[in-house]
Amino acid sequence: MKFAVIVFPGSNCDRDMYHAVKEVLGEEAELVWYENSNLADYDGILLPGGFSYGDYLRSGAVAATSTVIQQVVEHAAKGKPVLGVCNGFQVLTEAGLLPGALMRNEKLSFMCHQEDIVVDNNQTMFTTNYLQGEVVRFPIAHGEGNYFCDEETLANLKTNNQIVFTYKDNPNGSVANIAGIINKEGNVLGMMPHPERAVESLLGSDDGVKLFQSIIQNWREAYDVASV
Ligand SMILES: NC(=O)CC[C@H](N)C(=O)O
Repeated sequence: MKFAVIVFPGSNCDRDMYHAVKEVLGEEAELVWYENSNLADYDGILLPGGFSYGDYLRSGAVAATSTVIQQVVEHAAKGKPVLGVCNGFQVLTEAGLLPGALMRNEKLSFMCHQEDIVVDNNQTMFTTNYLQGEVVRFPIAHGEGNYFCDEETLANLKTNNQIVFTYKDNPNGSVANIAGIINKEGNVLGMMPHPERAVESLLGSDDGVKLFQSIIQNWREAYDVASV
């Protein structure tokens, strides 16, 4: 499986994401600068964390208007996996690929620590290697991670099982403790916690490995029958 890690001016978790998929999981991965990129040859798109365009306007708002995101939209429309972490999640909501928005943390301060995260839906291509309800440790590192959506959207998220991760102890004021959601079609996941920073016990947790393993295994089963 070949991953593209999209790099915007201001991305700062791109190397972590690359390290996770390339060096820890051993898959093909490339850092892809947002300009003049061609995503046609990649199987999975990873939108990393950071401060794209200095978080001006709103986090992710400027990056969401870039031409590479049009390619991400096309990639997603084919049912291929897209994972946005932290700033990547913010970009996905700003681009309209996921509903809702990420607001300033309730306490208005940047937060950077490990959190207990509940796997609320292990029936997605990103989470099949977890148990339903499993509690994992992922770091958070954000100032705008307070997920918000209106009541109708929340009801739809619940009805369609689109809430994939929730915080055990909601650190930022997110509606319904939401830490990560998936699109209705099940191939675009956005989450504020960082699984790519939890891939080795040296980092304090390796609970993120199962997320990347899930993507790779499910992709192989769907597209690459020969290597299963
Ligand atoms: N680590 C990150 O991706 C930071 C996300 C974002 N720019 C924020 O502070 O909210």
